[in-house]
Amino acid sequence: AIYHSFDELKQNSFDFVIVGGGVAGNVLANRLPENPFWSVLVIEAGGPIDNVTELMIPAMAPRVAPNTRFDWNFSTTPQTALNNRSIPVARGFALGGSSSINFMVYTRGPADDFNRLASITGDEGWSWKNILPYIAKNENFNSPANGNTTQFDPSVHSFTGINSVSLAGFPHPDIENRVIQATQESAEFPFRHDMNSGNHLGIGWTQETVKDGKRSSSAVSYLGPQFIGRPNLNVLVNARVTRLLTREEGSVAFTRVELTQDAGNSFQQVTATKEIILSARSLMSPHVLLHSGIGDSEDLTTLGIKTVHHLPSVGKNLTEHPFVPNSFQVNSNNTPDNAARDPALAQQILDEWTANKTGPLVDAPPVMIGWLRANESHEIFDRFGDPSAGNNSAHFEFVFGRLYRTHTFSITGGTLRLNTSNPLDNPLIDYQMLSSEFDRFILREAIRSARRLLSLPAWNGFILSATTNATTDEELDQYFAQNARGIAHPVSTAAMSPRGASWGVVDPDFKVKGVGRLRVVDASTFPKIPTAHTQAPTYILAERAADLIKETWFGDTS
Ligand SMILES: Cc1cc2nc3c(=O)[nH]c(=O)nc-3n(C[C@H](O)[C@H](O)[C@H](O)COP(=O)(O)OP(=O)(O)OC[C@H]3O[C@@H](n4cnc5c(N)ncnc54)[C@H](O)[C@@H]3O)c2cc1C
Repeated sequence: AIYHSFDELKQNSFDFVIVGGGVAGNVLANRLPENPFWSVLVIEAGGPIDNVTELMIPAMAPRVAPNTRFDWNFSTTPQTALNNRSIPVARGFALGGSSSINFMVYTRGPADDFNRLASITGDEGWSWKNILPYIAKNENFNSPANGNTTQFDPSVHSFTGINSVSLAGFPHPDIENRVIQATQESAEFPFRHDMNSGNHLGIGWTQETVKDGKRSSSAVSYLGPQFIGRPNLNVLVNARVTRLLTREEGSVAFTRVELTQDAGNSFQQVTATKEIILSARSLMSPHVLLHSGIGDSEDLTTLGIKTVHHLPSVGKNLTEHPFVPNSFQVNSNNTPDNAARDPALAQQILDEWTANKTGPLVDAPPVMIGWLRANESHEIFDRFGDPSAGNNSAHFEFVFGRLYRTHTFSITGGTLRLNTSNPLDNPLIDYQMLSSEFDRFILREAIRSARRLLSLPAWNGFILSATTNATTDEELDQYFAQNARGIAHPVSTAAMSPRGASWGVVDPDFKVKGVGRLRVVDASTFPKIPTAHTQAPTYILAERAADLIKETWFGDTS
């Protein structure tokens, strides 16, 4: 059941306490109570999502973050390579976490990503071949609002998992037909029938976490009506975890979770008899670890926080995909922007969605997506090597939608640090965005590649003007400095590394190194940023985590 107040809970001790009811947290909230002997508590800082229409309408995604009541409303420290701008850092503040506010794009990433994860961690269980069953447990492919069933390869999809995935239910032929024609006009831009097959290079149709015209967040799917009533599943909302506490002074076994529901006026505690699992995401999981005394002892001492376990990698290696808008005025009255200009039309399509769950509001903004590689003969590859996950992994992505956007993977490592010793204060988030020469090079390549694409005959008469005519390296870098931001995929602040490694925060089974009864399971544990929008990789990761946790406690019914 969902509880709004700590006092409503019938017990204050549970087998598992999960911090954060987002993507990863809700997968565990679903899978662990499959064992009827285990009691599970999820503690979520945000509120429930019932009856919040704007969270359910896919096309409203751009309006629900950043800087709304569904967002944590963080921003970065001034970014040197972005003319010292602080950029917004959107994070879901609601049950479902960021899956309640994200753009719903469903991309697993290339097989290379998972094979690299296996090789970095030394755990073959992470290879593409071995994670396929977890993809199947997560995905439930279904027909979109308009019955479209041809634009995907059924042989690489699952129809039996929990979270719904669908094709676009309201096509935009003006854009789609031109994109497809362009893929036939130049070998530089191959067509990709299904980018979730393990090989994603090329341009193809978007798949999205939508069901029957509505957002399918982890709160809708993994906490759906058939699951939330389980007697051993408890979800406490509007409750913020501040610290984790050890069993007793001097111990490194974490068994108690401290939380507040009134912004720190009072604090409560719950006990986990088996494990605490942090699923608060790349910014808040390290934040909670640091406030609990797990982190770099020098930094903690400076802030007056007592070190329980010295683990220097906590909060380091923060990596985000840089993103620049690259939009064009087009010669068409048939774009997703029309309703923004015409209030009567906006009302008409809202009425259609309300009545039938059809029409332009059934889709998230991206219409088609391209995954492409930069020209590897450039001398920069001699200096930096190729940091991509493999030859079948993209260096940059195009998103064709209401805007035409570009984002790239990043090799820059930033940091998440504490600002003060007060767990309710915001952390210091430093992406170091575009501070690497290689990242700037890739973004320039992406813009130039986009221009080559749009100069193909497919677009004749369609493009009227571009938002930027920046051409030289210097002009483009200045355009990025003024316009780049993150695409809300921060990862790697509690990175997974081989057992016994001198770096990293968790072992390949998510156990926090050097402490007991504590795991981190969320996007913070990817040691490298996935070549994908990060929700599907996080769902997959959490599905495997559930099995690993079950293995640890197999047969334990105490
Ligand atoms: C605006 C936006 C757009 C995005 N678009 C896409 C997209 O189109 N496709 C895609 O694949 N990915 C997208 N993403 C990224 C994707 O949603 C995330 O990768 C994914 O949600 C990460 O899952 P997670 O479990 O690590 O964290 P989350 O899903 O963010 O869950 C973390 C949860 O922990 C809670 N929490 C945090 N701290 C505490 C605390 N101290 N106490 C209690 N609860 C706490 C949070 O409120 C949140 O509910 C987007 C993200 C955003 C923000």
